[in-house]
Formats: sequence, C-alpha cells, structure tokens
Amino acid sequence: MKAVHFGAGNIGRGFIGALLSQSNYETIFVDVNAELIDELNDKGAYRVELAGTDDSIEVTNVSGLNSLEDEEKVIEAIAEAEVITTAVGPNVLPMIAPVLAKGLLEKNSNGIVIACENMVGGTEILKNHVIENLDEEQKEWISDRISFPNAAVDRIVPNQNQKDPLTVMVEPYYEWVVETSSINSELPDIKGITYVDDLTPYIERKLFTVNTGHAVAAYLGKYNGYLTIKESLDDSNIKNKIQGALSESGGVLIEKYGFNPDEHQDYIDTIISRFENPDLSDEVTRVGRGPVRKLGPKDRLVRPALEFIRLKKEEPAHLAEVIAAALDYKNEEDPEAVELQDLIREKGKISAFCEIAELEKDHPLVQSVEKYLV
Ligand SMILES: NC(=O)c1ccc[n+]([C@@H]2O[C@H](COP(=O)([O-])OP(=O)(O)OC[C@H]3O[C@@H](n4cnc5c(N)ncnc54)[C@H](O)[C@@H]3O)[C@@H](O)[C@H]2O)c1
Ligand SMILES: O=P(O)(O)OC[C@@H](O)[C@@H](O)[C@H](O)[C@H](O)CO
Repeated sequence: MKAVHFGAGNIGRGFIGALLSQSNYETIFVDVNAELIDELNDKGAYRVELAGTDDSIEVTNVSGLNSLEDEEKVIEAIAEAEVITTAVGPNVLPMIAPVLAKGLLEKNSNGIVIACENMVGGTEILKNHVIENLDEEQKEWISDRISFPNAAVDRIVPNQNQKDPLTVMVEPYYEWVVETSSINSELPDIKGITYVDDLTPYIERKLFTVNTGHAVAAYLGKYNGYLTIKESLDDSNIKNKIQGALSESGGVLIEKYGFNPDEHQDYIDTIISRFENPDLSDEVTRVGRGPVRKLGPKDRLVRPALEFIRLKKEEPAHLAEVIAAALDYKNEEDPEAVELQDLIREKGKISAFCEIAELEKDHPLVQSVEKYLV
C-alpha cells in the first residue's frame, strides 16, 4: 500500500508519517525543503522519540520528493497511492492543489485525501482548490472516485533542535479523527484513526480548546517576555487566564454539543497538563505563528468569542484580552506577524482587527477588545 504525504515537517514526520508506517504503508513525503527530502532518500527511515519516555518508533519505508523539482514523479506517486494526506499549513493548501489535481486525474482506482491541518473543514477547502480549475467532466470524475473527508489532528510537536534533521520528538498523546460521511470507498485501515460520522463536535472541541488555550499561552507569554509555553504556564496569572478563556470557549461547546461539563473540564485539565509537559520545549513563536490566520473569523480566538456573545449574551473578557495581546504580537521572522504590524501601522489596531476578523467597529467583541489594548 502506498501513501503520499505533503509536508515532511513536525506533524508530517512526527505523527502522520509514523502512523502510516506503522500501518504498513510505503510513504512518500512531498516537501519544498530539499535538505529533508535528500535525507529521507538517503536514509529511507527516521526515528520518532516519545518525550518523557525511553520509547521511540522507527519509521521505515519512507522516501521523499521535492514538490518544486519533481512534479512528474509527484503526479506518478499520487496516481499510485491509496491515501494522500497533508500537513503543510492552511495557507499552503492552494499551492499543492494543482499538482494534487493532476495526480488524482491519473488514478485508475479509488483514493482518499485527508488534510490534517488545524482548521474547520480543511479537506473540503482543499477539495475546492483541487476542483476549481477542472472542467465539468474532470470534476465529476474526481467526485466519483476520490473521497475528501475532513479530519482533526492533535499531537503537540514542537520545532526540532536535533542533531539528526529527521529525528523528531513528540508528546506521547495523539488523536486523529476522520469523518466518514464523505468517504465513498472502504475506510483505510490506518492505526490510530478514529472514524466518526460527524466531525464538527470533534474539530471544534479540539480547535477551541487545545488551540485556543495554546494561543492564550503564546500571545500572553510573548507579551510578558517568555520564550516557551512551559514558561508561560509557570506564571500562575497566565495559567488562570488560560482557564478563563477555556471556560468561555467551553461554555459555548457545552451548549452547542451537549458535552458533560465535568468531562469537558477534565478535557481542559488534561490539555493544560500537556502544555506543562517538562519534557517538551515548545516556543511561543511556533504556537503564536501566523497571527493573521489566528485572528480570522473562523479561527481559535474570534470564533469562540463571537459564539460566546451570541449564546451567553456576556462579554468574553478573557478571549478579548488574548485578542488584544495577539494584536501586539511582533516577530520579524514570521511573515504574518510583519503583515499584521504593517497593517496596524497603517490603520491602527482596531481597524486592522476589524478587517482581519471581518467585524464592524460597533460589534460588541470589538468594543471588548478595545478595553484591553495596550
Ligand atoms: N506541530 C503541531 O503540534 C501540530 C499539531 C496538529 C496539527 N498541526 C498542523 O499541521 C500542519 C503543519 O504543521 P507543522 O507544525 O508540521 O509545520 P511545519 O512547518 O513543521 O511543517 C510544514 C511542512 O510543509 C512544508 N511545505 C511548505 N510548503 C510546501 C509545499 N508547497 N509543498 C509541500 N510541502 C510544503 C514545509 O517545508 C514544512 O516541512 C499545520 O496545519 C498545523 O496547524 C500541527
Ligand atoms: O499549528 P498552528 O499554527 O495552527 O497552531 C499552533 C499550535 O497550537 C498547534 O500546532 C498545536 O501544537 C497542535 O494543534 C496540537 O495538536
């Protein structure tokens, strides 16, 4: 069995690639990072270390293709693969869509594409990019043969600082949930996947708890001069604010999906203890990366804040404070952080926020954020 995985980065190697290998797939990684691709082809294997344990997984039967230089080979690999997965980041999905479309059109059997990105409806969005330049006949062909199920993935994989460029250290915890309703062939037998009929409660619970809490730690941590998520959590003031923000997003999730409040609190507590893992060093700049995306209307801060106002008719004070801290986020090495600060210089914080979050200035969330601006 063959799998093609776009993105040989942290989650690609440390999570998806490892599970594909453990499920006996030959996995071909496609990436733009020439060093990683050369290493994968030289070694054909790499190690995933489980932080805080002596355990590791030897990931074998892997190789790499450079998506900038090897287009014909990428198309051929996609045509032969049963499963195609991605972990490239939401903004990169439109860039991989053209080659993915070419490869899928070459297939003579059914296939499944799963985007493993932190976003609601990620695979569906990728599918729309894939089919946007196809003619009607090609669209029908793809819709008949290729399944595009949405997915939620959860495992903290920090940026790596290892001697070996392929070795990756991950937290032992993981969750990979895939929606069955849009799969029109046999479900792939991949270790670790939980199949569900309706992904919405799972992806929202994950994004608006793990990623909302993480964003609080990153933006308040950066504002307070901390370098890592662990340092942020060691500050009891920030830890309380994470609890506060997750009570706001949790209130929304409990109301929308009928989660048991005690069980949801246990979920929050587990996540906070994952952030405190002393064996992982995760930088606030990795977790806070891409602030324009993270301040978007459907992402981890604005979406739960808007729903809190709509359902609870109260001010989401903690989420508003974190949004204000995110508007202060500066990192010259992060193109979105530079874009955000350029926009703020041009328009001011509130107009920049309104533009990114697609809100009017008199919206209650905007007024709430304004109170916390520095
Ligand atoms: N790291 C985590 O803890 C984690 C956990 C769950 C989900 N995710 C999600 O997984 C995705 C990837 O995150 P990551 O942390 O692995 O990032 P990463 O930067 O480590 O990996 C992304 C990889 O994509 C590659 N890439 C960029 N453009 C490409 C292109 N055009 N074609 C092929 N490859 C390309 C990059 O070179 C890089 O190797 C994101 O959507 C992220 O939200 C990450
Ligand atoms: O990957 P991002 O940029 O959407 O978010 C940063 C982190 O919150 C994220 O990568 C988490 O580590 C991950 O989602 C845990 O499952």
